[in-house]
Formats: sequence, structure tokens, C-alpha cells
Amino acid sequence: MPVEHSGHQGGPCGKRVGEEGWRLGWSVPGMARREEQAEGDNHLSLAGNERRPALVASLGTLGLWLQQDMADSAQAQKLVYLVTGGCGFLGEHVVRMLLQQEPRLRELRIFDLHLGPWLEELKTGPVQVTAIQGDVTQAHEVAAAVAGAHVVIHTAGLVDVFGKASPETIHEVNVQGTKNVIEACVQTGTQFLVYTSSMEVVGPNIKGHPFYRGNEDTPYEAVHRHPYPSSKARAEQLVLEANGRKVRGGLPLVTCALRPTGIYGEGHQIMRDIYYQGLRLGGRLFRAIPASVEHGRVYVGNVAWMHVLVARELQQRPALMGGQVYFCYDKSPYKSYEDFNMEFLGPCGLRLVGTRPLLPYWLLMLLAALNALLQWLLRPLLLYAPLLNPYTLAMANTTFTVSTNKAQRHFGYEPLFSWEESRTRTIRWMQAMDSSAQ
Ligand SMILES: NC(=O)C1=CN([C@@H]2O[C@H](COP(=O)(O)OP(=O)(O)OC[C@H]3O[C@@H](n4cnc5c(N)ncnc54)[C@H](O)[C@@H]3O)[C@@H](O)[C@H]2O)C=CC1
Ligand SMILES: C[C@@H](CO)CCC[C@@H](C)[C@H]1CC[C@H]2[C@@H]3[C@H](O)CC4=CC(=O)CC[C@]4(C)[C@H]3CC[C@]12C
Repeated sequence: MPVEHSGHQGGPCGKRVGEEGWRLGWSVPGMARREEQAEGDNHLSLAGNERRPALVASLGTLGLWLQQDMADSAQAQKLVYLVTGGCGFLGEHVVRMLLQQEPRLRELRIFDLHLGPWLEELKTGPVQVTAIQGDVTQAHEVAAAVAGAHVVIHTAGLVDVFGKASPETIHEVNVQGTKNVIEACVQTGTQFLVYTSSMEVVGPNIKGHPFYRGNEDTPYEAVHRHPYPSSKARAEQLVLEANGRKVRGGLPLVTCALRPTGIYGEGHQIMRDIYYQGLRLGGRLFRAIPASVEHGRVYVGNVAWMHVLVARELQQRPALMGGQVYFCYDKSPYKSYEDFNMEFLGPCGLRLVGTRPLLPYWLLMLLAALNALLQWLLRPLLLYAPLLNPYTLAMANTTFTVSTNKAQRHFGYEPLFSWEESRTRTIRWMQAMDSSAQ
């Protein structure tokens, strides 16, 4: 059951499909919309040298379209966005989604501790892409990156529930890093800040209370001891409290926070780890959690889309959206953590053994505690960070699901990807990942 994070072995996935990496084929259903729009633009641009006000006025309806077009162009390609953590799992999807779905973008700044080589391919497009290698814990680096940006999407964070980093480091990156982002906005005059929070700021709590299909207003006793949820909760609070502060130039800062549930999709490291764990176990995984325990999941493309939309609409509806929190949701089915993963791992040849947990819960807890002890004992020699520890077991074993339409009501969010698309894309990525590694 307990396993270390994986090394790679070839698996059944790769034997079926030989594809290039998922990055090469990245596109979204909404692209059709942008293409239609582009076609429309081309159509209008046939009259390109006739775009003078007098003639426009005499052409009746067409003139009105042209005027609108001119107004749109004046608005177009004006904005500078900064995405912190833009090279992470979610950050990369946000970056690509912005490039495809935000026509007003002039410059996109991508700030990350580690820059990915894939950024190079983005630099050939019409939007200026600026890669900034930097650390959110360094206030001066953040301020330099934020200066002149209209919108900041702050996704950078230390996501660690496995004990790889110290509590102090998690706090430094997630809390101090967020403080630095807020102060940079205030000092340099950036007015819009979107923060990637987490469902974990709510729960599951340490008492294991279920949160069953709850929404942003559902009462829940949020009690945190683990450094990751504590840090995310504190950072979210700081972001929301900063809403309304005056930024340089006198305008109010407008902030909001998005709370994804467990994100899945192309690039998801934990899914990768579980896949290789299954391969090492001869193509089997052993059920540890009852199928009745629901765990909320959301597709990364939809989370990215929500970031793009919220950033756009925050500028239009600051009074409604400023200081608000929104769960990230889509049409992914409610299932247990393990059953949900099987939606992707199954088509890759893995099998989940058992209709009920194979081990009693007390034994799992014992194994989890043993892992925690081993981690502590081995720490001077090596990093032992298995998936199973008392915290992750409690997470997987506590119902936490969301049912809300707040994002739809406040800013017209509808998922861009259906469940079928999200599933297919994730399976394709797993298959491509495996075949490219063989
Ligand atoms: N993965 C998930 O299921 C969920 C993630 N989130 C949140 O979404 C955000 C992104 O998470 P993931 O993409 O999953 O994680 P990730 O680890 O793939 O991405 C985080 C990015 O932040 C960067 N980063 C870390 N420390 C930094 C620092 N000091 N300075 C600058 N950049 C730094 C990393 O290099 C990485 O590229 C995080 O804020 C996380 O708390 C929220 C809910 C669920
Ligand atoms: C007990 C094991 C038997 O199969 C499985 C252990 C699974 C855990 C590693 C995961 C279960 C729940 C996950 C977390 C959850 O989806 C919410 C999260 C939100 C975040 O903001 C970051 C990631 C995570 C903490 C996620 C991490 C992995 C699990 C604990």
C-alpha cells in the first residue's frame, strides 16, 4: 500500500497509443469561438482601408459593425497579465488558456521559481510572452514583476501534503509569498488580483466531518493543523482582506479567490505516481477507501478557464466580485478518490482490486502512522515521502464535495470542457506520457 513516489516503468498505456506529448496538441473547444471571431474579423478587414468614420456612417448596419470593430480594436491588446507559478501544473494551463481566450492581452508575464523549456514555443505568437525566473518570497523580485501589470493571477504555491518541505518553508512560500504579491500590487498600482486558493481552506477538517455537496455559504467547522491547509487559509484571508485597499494612483484593489477541489488532468503528478505504483504492483491497485466516500474533483482546463474568466469579469463587476470566494467546479462525477482515478487508470490497463477496502481502517491508520515515523527517522539520511500518511489518509477518507452555481451567477462561468472531454484528454495524456517515456 504505502509507496514512494515513482520511478518510471513502461506500461500497458503506451502499448496502445504512440502519440507525441500532450503539450503539442493543446487546444480548447472554445478555440472554435476564437476562430469564428477571427473569421469575422477577416471578413470585416476586407474593408480595411475603408474604415474612415464618414464612410462608416453611410454604410448603415455595416457601419455600426465597423464602429464596434474599431472600438474593440482600440480596447484590444492593451492588457498586461502576470501569472505567478505559471510553469506549474495549473499555471501552465492558465497561461495557455489566457493566450487562447483573452483577446485583450498585450503582454503575458510568467513568473516562476523554475521556468519550463516549453515557454520558448509561446514566444513566437502575437502576444509578448515574458518569462521571469523569480521567487515569491523575495519582495523585490515580485514587485519588479508586478510593476505595470493590470492583472495578477497568483497560482504559485508550495503544494506539499507529504512532508517533503518544512512547515516554515510552506508558510514562507504560501503566506509570505502572497503578502509580497499583495504589497507589490498596492505599491505599483496593479488593481486586479486573483488568488488560487483551495478547497482545503474549508476542509476536510481534522475532525473528519463530511462536507457533502456544499457551497460557498455552507457552514463548516474549518479547523486546520497541517501546514498546507493552514497556509492556504491564511493566504486566502489576506487576499480577501486586501480587497478595497488603495493602490498607487488611488484606485481600489479588487481581489477574489478561487477554491479548486482536487484538480486532475494533463500534467498531474500524483496521478502519474499512482499509475506507476499500479504498474509496480503488477497492474493492480488495492482499494483502501470505501466507495461511498465522495471526493470532489475538477478538470484542470476548467479551473484554468475559470481563472481567465474571473480575471476578465473582475474588471467589469468589481463591486459584485471583489472580496468573494468561488469554488471551482465542473461536471466531473462525484466518486471516491480511488474510483475517480480509475476513470483514467482503467483505460490504461490498471485494475482496482476489491469492492470494499481490503484492509481495516485501523490497520491503514497504523501503516500511515508508521510511514510518518519512518519519514521522521530517515530524515537525516534521505527523504521518505510516501503517498500514505495520516493526513492524506484522512483527506481521502472524508467526504468533501461541492455543488454550487455561484461562479455561474456572478460571472457567467460554464465549464469549457465536458466530463467526456476532460476524461478523454486526461487518458490521452497518460497514454502519451507512457509511450514517450518508453
Ligand atoms: N493540485 C491541486 O489539486 C490543487 C492545487 N491548488 C492550488 O493551485 C496552485 C497551483 O498548484 P499546482 O499547479 O497543483 O502545483 P505545482 O507545484 O504544479 O505548481 C506550483 C508552481 O509554483 C511555483 N513555485 C513554488 N514556489 C515558488 C516560489 N517560491 N516562487 C515562485 N514560484 C514558486 C512552482 O515552481 C510551480 O511551478 C497552488 O496555489 C495550489 O495551492 C488548489 C487546489 C487543488
Ligand atoms: C490513501 C491512499 C489510498 O489509495 C490514497 C491517498 C490519496 C492522497 C494522496 C490524495 C487524496 C486527496 C488528495 C488531496 C485533495 O484532492 C485536495 C488537495 C487540494 C490541494 O489544494 C492540493 C492537493 C490536495 C491536498 C490533494 C493531495 C493528494 C490527496 C491527499
